[in-house]
Amino acid sequence: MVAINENAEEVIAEVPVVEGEAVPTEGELAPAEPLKNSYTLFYFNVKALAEPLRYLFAYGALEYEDVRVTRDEWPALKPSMPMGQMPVLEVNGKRVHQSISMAEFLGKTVGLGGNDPWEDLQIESVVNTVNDFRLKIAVVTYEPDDQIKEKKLITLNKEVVPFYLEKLEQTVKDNEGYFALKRLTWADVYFAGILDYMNYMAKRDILDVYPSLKELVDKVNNLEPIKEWIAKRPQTEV
Ligand SMILES: N[C@@H](CCC(=O)N[C@@H](CS)C(=O)NCC(=O)O)C(=O)O
Repeated sequence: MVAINENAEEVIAEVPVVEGEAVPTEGELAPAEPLKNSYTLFYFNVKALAEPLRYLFAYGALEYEDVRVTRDEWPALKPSMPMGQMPVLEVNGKRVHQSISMAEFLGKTVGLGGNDPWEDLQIESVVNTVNDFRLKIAVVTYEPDDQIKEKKLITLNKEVVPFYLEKLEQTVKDNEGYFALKRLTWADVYFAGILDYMNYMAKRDILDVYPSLKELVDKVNNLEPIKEWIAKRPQTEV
């Protein structure tokens, strides 16, 4: 079920015996297994921007440390993060930031990337569209002035949500139930992972009248390793 590409460090290469090539005899050292990457994910104790990354870790059965920083711990930790924000992914001791770039890295690591730059572009353009949409919802949610917020909320629900979701719904229909390439890619996992946060910000189920999108999210959430992650993950409101 879990497709892992040949670059994934989890895969222990099966070396085929090629005629004419020397085969290690007894006593000779067998080829070393590729080293496993060590991963630590730093974020707050919420799903939000880190959940797509946690979904991808689960999908690829990659071991990682899921560090959940408390509000009290954050001020002391903030200066040690590349841009003073989280999520941050530490790979073999090196810290990187930007959740979408990290999702792309993990997506490719677990075999959910494109097969060439053109295919990668199909995936990335959907993810960036989902991110534009998320930011438009966030602008309303975090508006401090109540009167302005009320007005923005009307535009959000009447115009912004239908604009993005009608287009994304059509994209899924055009791709036989997926966001890109007519197969599962990290764009699908990204969307399923970020959806709870978007629903939380919009204060409703934004997919209520978008059956293809809903079906896609259900399909991702029902992939065995992701289903297991959802069942065991810390319960948080956001
Ligand atoms: N573009 C960044 C945004 C990161 C971001 O906004 N992080 C927020 C939490 S969601 C944060 O660290 N806030 C705490 C702070 O800025 O001190 C990404 O996608 O990773």
